[in-house]
Amino acid sequence: MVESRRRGTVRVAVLGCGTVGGALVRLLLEDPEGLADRAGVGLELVGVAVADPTRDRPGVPRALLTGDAAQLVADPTVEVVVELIGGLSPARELVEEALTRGKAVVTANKALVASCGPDLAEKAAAAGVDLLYEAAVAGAIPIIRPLRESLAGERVQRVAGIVNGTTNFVLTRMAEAGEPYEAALAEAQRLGYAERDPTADVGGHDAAQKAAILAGLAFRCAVRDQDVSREGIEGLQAADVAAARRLGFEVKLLAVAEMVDGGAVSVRVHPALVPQEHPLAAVRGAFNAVFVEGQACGELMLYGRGAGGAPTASAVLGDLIDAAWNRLSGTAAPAPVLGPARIQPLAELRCPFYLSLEVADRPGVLAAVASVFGRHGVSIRSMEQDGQGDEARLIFLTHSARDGDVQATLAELARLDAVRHIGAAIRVAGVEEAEEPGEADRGANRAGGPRREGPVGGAPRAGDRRRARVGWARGSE
Ligand SMILES: NC(=O)c1ccc[n+]([C@@H]2O[C@H](COP(=O)([O-])OP(=O)(O)OC[C@H]3O[C@@H](n4cnc5c(N)ncnc54)[C@H](O)[C@@H]3O)[C@@H](O)[C@H]2O)c1
Ligand SMILES: N[C@@H](CCO)C(=O)O
Ligand code: NA
Repeated sequence: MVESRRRGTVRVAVLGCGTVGGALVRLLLEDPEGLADRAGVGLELVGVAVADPTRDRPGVPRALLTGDAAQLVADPTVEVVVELIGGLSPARELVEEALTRGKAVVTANKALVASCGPDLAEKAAAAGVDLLYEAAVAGAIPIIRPLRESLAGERVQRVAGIVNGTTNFVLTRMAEAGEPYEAALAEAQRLGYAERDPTADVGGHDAAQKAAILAGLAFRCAVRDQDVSREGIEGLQAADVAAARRLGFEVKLLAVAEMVDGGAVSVRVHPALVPQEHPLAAVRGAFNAVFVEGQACGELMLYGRGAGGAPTASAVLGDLIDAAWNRLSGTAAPAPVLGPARIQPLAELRCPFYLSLEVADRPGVLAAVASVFGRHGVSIRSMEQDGQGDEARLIFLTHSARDGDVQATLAELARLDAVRHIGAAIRVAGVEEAEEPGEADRGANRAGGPRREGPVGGAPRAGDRRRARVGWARGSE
């Protein structure tokens, strides 16, 4: 390609040279001419801020390294700052300083964007510069730009994603190899997917940060990580993953943001039973995918690698090129105006549940258990017994029920002598509202007594449904 095809050259500073920063620096330095030709703009790396500038970093010239990130940000010749340190401090101060100085910022920092993204976006807008963070959600998968730009006019109804590779790897091993949770997690750590302290992954914190970012963009409102209801995958048993499979579902940790009745937003992270025929059920191992439902666009799914140095650096590089182009054109990417968010409390969510109970195997137990469901207005769709004697487990699928009522049911069940342990309570995705029982049906169940809807093993399967969809909201079709 010829130089004249390039718009110009932009000077770039990178803060942090770990997994992602190191991969980005390699992408910038390995073939700068080829990159400039592909991008249509030159990217000149003027400095890399690191914690320890005395340490050797293969492929990174010493002359570029500095231990003083603030000084690099303050360098008047730097036009775009790429923040890849992670965490809140000093990342936040450095990003704010860059924006205040009129520099564009690219970051992969989901913790930062989920906790103060709306404030940073205001600062960027005031300065007329870019704040881009494609890599903060689902790594290499383009999802931030599609939500911000391609779907800008769309009435998005729901975004549901598998946005944490570690937990999806663990759940896949539990489902396919029947491995216990602890063994699957140890394997994820051995392969380098999980953090050394994997609490942020398995506890759903990482996914909750991503859910907040997705919800804010999808519904154009300011959602922060503390607005997200969160449950992780700790304590999930392989027996429940196997039972869910027999019923036609895969267990996935989902990040969900959806518009519910009255314009409120439900935003949450929790394990969910996903019908096997839904595209999200086929996302295996450490892969990520985000499923979007909009009024005009219908259903979209974006799939790929959500973590790792090179895939994440690829998304950072795309943003960097965008920021460089905008810089040279004297413009910035469109930043959606965020209104206040009205968050639906989790207790008000309505969805079906999978419940498993370890119980005493004796006459009258089922009747006692079923009457608790009835008292709280939770309608049983199917029940099967797994094992006998001391091994007896009851597995229920409920009809769509208010989350708060299901939690009250579980609290009362836990107090029953016959219930030794609540094994699992997992929300079910993908039930058509048309399948809801009529009021008469519900009344019959409330009156008490088990409502067996099929023999053991004869529970309705996900595949019985006309169409598998990941959704819970009423009236959103
Ligand atoms: N690793 C992934 O797969 C992945 C995926 C998506 C997003 N991200 C995000 O990318 C960012 C970077 O993640 P990472 O995995 O590369 O982390 P990392 O820990 O490998 O790298 C961060 C680097 O920043 C350095 N650092 C700390 N304080 C510094 C300072 N004051 N000045 C300069 N350098 C400093 C650390 O020494 C470390 O080398 C995080 O926000 C993370 O959430 C990572
Ligand atoms: N720990 C995260 C990295 C990407 O944010 C994961 O497992 O997906
Ligand atoms: Na992404």
